[in-house]
Amino acid sequence: MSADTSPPSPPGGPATTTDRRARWWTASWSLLRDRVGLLRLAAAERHVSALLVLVHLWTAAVPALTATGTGWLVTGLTGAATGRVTASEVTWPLASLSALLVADEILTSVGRALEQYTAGRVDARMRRRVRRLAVAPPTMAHLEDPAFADDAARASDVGEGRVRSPGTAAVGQLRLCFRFLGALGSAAVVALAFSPALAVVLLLVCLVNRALIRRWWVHLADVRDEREGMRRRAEYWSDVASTGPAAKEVRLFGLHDWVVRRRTRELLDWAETIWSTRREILRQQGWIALLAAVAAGSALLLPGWAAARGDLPAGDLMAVIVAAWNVFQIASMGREAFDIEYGLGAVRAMERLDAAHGGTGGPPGAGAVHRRAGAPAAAVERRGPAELSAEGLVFTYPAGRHRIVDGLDLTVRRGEVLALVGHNGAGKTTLIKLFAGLYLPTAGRLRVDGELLDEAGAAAWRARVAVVFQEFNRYPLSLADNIALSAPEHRHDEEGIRAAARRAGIDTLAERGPDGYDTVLSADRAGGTDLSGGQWQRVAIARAVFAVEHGRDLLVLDEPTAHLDVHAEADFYRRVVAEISGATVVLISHRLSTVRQADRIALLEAGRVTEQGTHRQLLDADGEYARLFRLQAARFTDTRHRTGERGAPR
Ligand SMILES: Nc1ncnc2c1ncn2[C@@H]1O[C@H](COP(=O)(O)OP(=O)(O)OP(=O)(O)O)[C@@H](O)[C@H]1O
Repeated sequence: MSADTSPPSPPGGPATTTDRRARWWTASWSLLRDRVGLLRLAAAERHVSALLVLVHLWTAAVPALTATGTGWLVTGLTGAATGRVTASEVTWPLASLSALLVADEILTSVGRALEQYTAGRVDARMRRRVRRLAVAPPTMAHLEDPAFADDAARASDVGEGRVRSPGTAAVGQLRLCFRFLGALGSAAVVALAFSPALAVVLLLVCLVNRALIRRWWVHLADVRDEREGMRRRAEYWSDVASTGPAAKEVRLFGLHDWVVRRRTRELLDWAETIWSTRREILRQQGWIALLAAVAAGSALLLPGWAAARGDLPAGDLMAVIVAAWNVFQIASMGREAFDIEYGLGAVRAMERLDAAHGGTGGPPGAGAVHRRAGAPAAAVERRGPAELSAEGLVFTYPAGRHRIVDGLDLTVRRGEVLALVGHNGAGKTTLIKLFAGLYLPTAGRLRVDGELLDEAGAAAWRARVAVVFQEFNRYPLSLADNIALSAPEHRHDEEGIRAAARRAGIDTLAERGPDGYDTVLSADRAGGTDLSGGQWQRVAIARAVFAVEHGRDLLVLDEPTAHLDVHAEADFYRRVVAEISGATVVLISHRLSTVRQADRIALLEAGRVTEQGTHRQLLDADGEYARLFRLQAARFTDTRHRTGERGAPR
């Protein structure tokens, strides 16, 4: 893949001087704002950053002190050599320089530890903010937006950022400020010991050199940011190659080499764009460094000539050379400069997330408090079985182009059991996500208990809904915790947990488990155990039952018997669905033997309800539902005949 590696030129033809000046001011202002933003990130960690400032103050003083001490030592040495001072007078500057070096060594180590600690805390805070933003919007649409995923990955520093992160950028910015202060101190030594003009020239040459180099590194950071999606894709394949859930298929199908090749190709595509930019940078940087070295080296000839003429004592000459050397250090981009450029991307990503997803717009690090829509309600107030009505409901996924729900009209009556059936992809799961308030309709109206469900009401409504999803979560927690997670404020209700487990048929699991309900459901925890697919599904059912018992007014079951054996499936309706009181139930299933017992059945085709009624009514209507039912019944009868069983379903 080829990549444009040069810094972007302004769009729209040659710019006028006024344009250029305006752009320069805008860029400088935004640079200053970003840098101050980084400092504020570090400053939010008050106590530790105060200590860090003290250490850095010392570090900033060291270059000027070293230059002065060296000059002092050389003065002593030359004096001793010519017999003008006693050799013992050399001891003081030597001892001072040694003490300086020892103190510097100790404080540098302390500074490094403080920086690591501060960076870790800043990173953790950024991750917390991203998590809050992820759960703040009332629906889930943002989670399917690639821009959100990229910015969230960038801001919370997952993956590569473990080396460079917002935290390392923040402490790097702090360190850089004091490096500049140190350079100013060294320039002051040059000015005092020899010439203010030379000090100013040295500083200017170094700053211009730095600005030129920085321009290229900023470009590299931009290239990285633009390619974040590529890196995320490559990381996905890394995870598939090395992590648990996909490992079974990868081994069984012998996919390992294919996955590694795929990952390598994606990674190389991404890396090539970065490397080509880096190569260009190194070429440009070589020229810039050479020019700067020539300019600064020539400037240093001046004190040399002055010393040769006898106008500058040897001690002062050494102080000037050491100080000038220290000033040179800021010409090059130190480690912190790369940390900063990288981390600025994270800070900007955070700002974009804040702006787009309900941030306060406050400064990064100010610890903006967001509404925690994803947080469980303290206690759900039972309002009685819910009634839902959809009128002309339309829904298109954020990343999709087609209407998945397409002008659907349907009422789910208070307290009834409504079954949704239909072919794969008909839109059943999508519809229940709308019913559960996880997405808002693209058009049409959805009412809950007669009230229009909008963004403002979605979170409150979700607190009244319990769902068993097709892809339910498997928490590596105890059996009791797995059940009570749907109403954690009732975790103490041990009898309720047991009752839910009995209804879902997993009470025997607790009896057999080594620690009863405290058995951890994870094979990689000491004393823990894993469950079969069907057992996990029963845990998910128990979780939903527990939620309904604690006040949820709508229970949604999406393929709740998909993993269950024949006996459990036959038992499911009687033990779970028929026992629900005080909640409306929406049940999705392809197993029409389960569905037929529902109060009403709605058939979905291409995002619309095409048939509805009781099982009997639908059979009498002899439409698509009747055809599907006969098809399943025929298979069932056929199997029974072959296995010698008697009877056929009605
Ligand atoms: N997050 C998504 N983004 C874009 N399209 C999606 C998304 N989720 C589902 N779809 C599309 O929506 C359509 C309906 O999917 P849905 O899961 O609602 O069907 P379903 O009726 O529940 O199917 P099944 O019986 O197989 O579970 C499918 O064509 C699918 O490709």
